[in-house]
Amino acid sequence: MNHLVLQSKIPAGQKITKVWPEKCKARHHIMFLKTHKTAGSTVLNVLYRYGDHWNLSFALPVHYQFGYPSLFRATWVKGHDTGQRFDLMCNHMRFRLSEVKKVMHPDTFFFTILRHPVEVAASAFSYYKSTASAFRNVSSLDSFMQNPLHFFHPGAQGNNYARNLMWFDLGLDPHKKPTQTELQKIFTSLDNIFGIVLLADYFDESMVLLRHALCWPLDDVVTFKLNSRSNASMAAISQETAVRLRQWNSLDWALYFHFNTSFWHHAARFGLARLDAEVQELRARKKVLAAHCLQGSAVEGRIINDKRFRPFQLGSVQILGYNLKPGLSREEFTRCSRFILPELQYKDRIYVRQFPSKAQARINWNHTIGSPLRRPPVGKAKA
Ligand SMILES: Nc1ncnc2c1ncn2[C@@H]1O[C@H](COP(=O)(O)OS(=O)(=O)O)[C@@H](OP(=O)(O)O)[C@H]1O
Repeated sequence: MNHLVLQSKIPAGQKITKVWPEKCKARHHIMFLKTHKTAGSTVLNVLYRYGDHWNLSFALPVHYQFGYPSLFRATWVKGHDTGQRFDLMCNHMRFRLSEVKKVMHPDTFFFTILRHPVEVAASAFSYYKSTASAFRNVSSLDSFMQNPLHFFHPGAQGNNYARNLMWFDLGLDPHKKPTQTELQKIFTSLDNIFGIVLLADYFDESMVLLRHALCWPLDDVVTFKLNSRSNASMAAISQETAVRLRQWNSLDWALYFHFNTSFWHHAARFGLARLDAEVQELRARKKVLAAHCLQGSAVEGRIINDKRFRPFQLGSVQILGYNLKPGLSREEFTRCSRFILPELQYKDRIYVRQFPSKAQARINWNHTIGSPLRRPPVGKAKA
């Protein structure tokens, strides 16, 4: 990623006092703000697996998002009317803290994830090509960035995906350019809400810091990359387009710059050598797990034999998923499948567990996995 011209280490000479707690208690009350195109589906998988394992309750939307792109409302949470507080919340929404607090426990830990704005813009362009009106009539991101205002009309359908997407998802106003003072106030407020802001560009480092913030075992944050585009769906980004994208997404850039700095301060408090060592350990575990569970690397949906593991596809972009190794035992199949189950199918599975009777009528059983995850009968065609 040659356009990532950004400080990613602690400035030379700056001293960081190490204040890392050695003893902790695992957190079970968590809100993850899933921003778009920032590796959120992979983080979601971590939370779904954890909640699934410990039988925690999820604040779930009836469908797959909480009324996005409207600002979140507590009434969109399935079961909110019972007055229940939920353990976990992690589906797409446009963030509104006051409403989130109505359904979550008072001691909820908040976190989110950001990504280099140029990467987000490239990913969003291919994924939302037919959803965002700004992208619909333009052939490439380069062409769009030659004259974005020709295509982009604020507030037009899907255009939240076309400019300052992360800023928008955080519930901030994309139509008003804040002053420096206002910007500082916004950052202070976000710093106070989110216990940690992860970076997709440093995903493994993020998982290590997250697991310490949550006091979870390392194995619980081992993941396979989900929701990635095929190479054929990726176009190289020229330096010129990258510079323009940074200006076009200046609010996202300010956001990323602030949280990139705080991420590395957090990392320094943890200890950079310690972080590196744990990242190596995490990668080693991922390798072992991949060798055990997966048949090769990520592949296009149509090549995935078991339809239940095919990820949702939008437009012409190819979103990849995985095949499990043939011959896994029943227990291994169940365990391995949880790592590769795409977001929508996993949400259905959790929904079925939480609302058994209501779910029966709603779920398309041909494409989802109910409870428990079953291995297809040996010897029968899987497709
Ligand atoms: N582990 C890890 N490390 C780095 N990057 C990762 C990881 N997992 C997912 N991704 C990339 O994140 C992009 C998908 O983001 P989301 O899952 O948030 O998308 S969505 O909004 O839910 O549709 C998508 O980016 P693009 O491939 O550029 O489109 C994924 O490749």
